[in-house]
Amino acid sequence: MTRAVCPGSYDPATNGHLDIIGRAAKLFDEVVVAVLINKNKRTLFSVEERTEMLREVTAQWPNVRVDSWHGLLVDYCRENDIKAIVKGLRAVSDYDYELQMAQMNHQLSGVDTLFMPTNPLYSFLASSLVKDVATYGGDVSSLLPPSILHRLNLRLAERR
Ligand SMILES: O=C(O)c1ccc2[nH]nc(Br)c2c1
Repeated sequence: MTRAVCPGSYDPATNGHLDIIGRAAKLFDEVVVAVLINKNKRTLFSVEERTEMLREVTAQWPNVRVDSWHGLLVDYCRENDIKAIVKGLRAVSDYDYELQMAQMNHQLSGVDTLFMPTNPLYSFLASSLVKDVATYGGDVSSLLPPSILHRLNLRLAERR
């Protein structure tokens, strides 16, 4: 049984994230979407909200489950018998940092990272950019699953 992890902040998950997760779900017996807990990072949604939203939008894939973790990703992989880390690459600019992380993670644990080119439709997407655009009233409806778009609009309305 091969298990992979798709780690990230997912604050919130975008259509770009969902594209990577859905494609990984076709390649591995099980995919764990791991939401990063980072106490030092202010997020728009709590870990609980992010995992709940991800569970809603990944329910379509029976071999995908959602979890959260803090600390080293390689420790999470070891504790959960995960053999591969799957990361989306949106552009060359992603590569330097992701290569460094992949080499460090392999050095630490032998866990390999598989890079998946994002669908060109979503290669400009970042959660932070989507939040910024939505904050100023921009239309992000084609960039997020409907349920996450709804939650984002509610959260931004609370903050106005
Ligand atoms: O939303 C982000 O910040 C973000 C970062 C890095 C990423 N790689 N692949 C994807 Br899809 C992706 C999304």
